[in-house]
Amino acid sequence: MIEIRVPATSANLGLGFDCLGMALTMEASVQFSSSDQLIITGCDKKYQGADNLIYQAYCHGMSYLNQVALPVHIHINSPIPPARGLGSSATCVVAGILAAYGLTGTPVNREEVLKLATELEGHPDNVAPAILGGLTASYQGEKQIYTITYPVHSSYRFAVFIPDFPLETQKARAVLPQQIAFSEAVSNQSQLLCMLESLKQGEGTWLKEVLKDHLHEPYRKKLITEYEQVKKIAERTGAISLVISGSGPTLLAIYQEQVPLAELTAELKQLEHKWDCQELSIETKGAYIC
Ligand SMILES: Nc1ncnc2c1ncn2[C@@H]1O[C@H](COP(=O)(O)OP(=O)(O)O)[C@@H](O)[C@H]1O
Ligand SMILES: N[C@@H](CCOP(=O)(O)O)C(=O)O
Repeated sequence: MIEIRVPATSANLGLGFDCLGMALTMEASVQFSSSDQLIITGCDKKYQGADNLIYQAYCHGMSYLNQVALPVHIHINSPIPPARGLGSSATCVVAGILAAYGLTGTPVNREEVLKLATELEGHPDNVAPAILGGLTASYQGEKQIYTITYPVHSSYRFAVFIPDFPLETQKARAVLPQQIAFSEAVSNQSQLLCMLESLKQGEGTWLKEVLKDHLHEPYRKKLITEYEQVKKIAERTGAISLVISGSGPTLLAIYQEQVPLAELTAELKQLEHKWDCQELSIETKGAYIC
């Protein structure tokens, strides 16, 4: 039996659509043991068939390693809610691919794993931090994925607000425009550069000013019921900024020094959608085989 652990991730961080992502201290554990047939436990019944993403990723990894994908028993123990914008699909993909390495005794090559995972996930922003940990920026080149890990100043604190309704990434991508104005693209890239430096230097005042995305958030916030109310709560409680985590509906608030958890919980309780509020830190190790 082997166990794979993979952190949740918050992709985009507002301005870094499809390229930025941050690993968080919320971790999925997936166990693989040999079996005479495919068995999947620890998840909703609708994910227990051969189309399970972890199993598909395991098969993809096995095929890359030129090995036969023998039947396995996959047991999932994950606090990461599916379709909430916390990279649950990336954890499945990374766990399955790492299992192929682990079960065949192949030394893990993280660059290869990142390439295989991006092939399945379609974009590298979640899988890169899930594999490497930290805050990463990635570019999907023709032959390889280029990834840089960025430093984040220790004064920043992160809170996630998770509502009780799902939003599939596919649905949240379908509302994005085919084209945007040239001026908006220019603005986004200038803001992104300033944002990365503000995150590094602990320049909260700058971060507050520059963290205003034009590429996806204006279109997606309409899909997130109570977005405006949660934004007001974040502002009232001193958040520097509030961004959509991944494709939503979870929202990620950035504070400096302290997250007022009790106040947030009391305020969020007044809303209809039972938003769960958790303070999370940046996870720095990335996925591993236990
Ligand atoms: N615990 C789990 N067990 C099985 N499959 C899961 C689990 N969590 C997520 N998934 C897979 O990931 C998909 C959700 O992916 P996606 O819509 O991209 O949302 P997210 O923002 O959570 O990554 C689910 O439809 C399912 O295929
Ligand atoms: N860049 C992607 C990120 C999706 O992240 P997820 O956690 O919602 O799967 C997007 O914005 O579509």
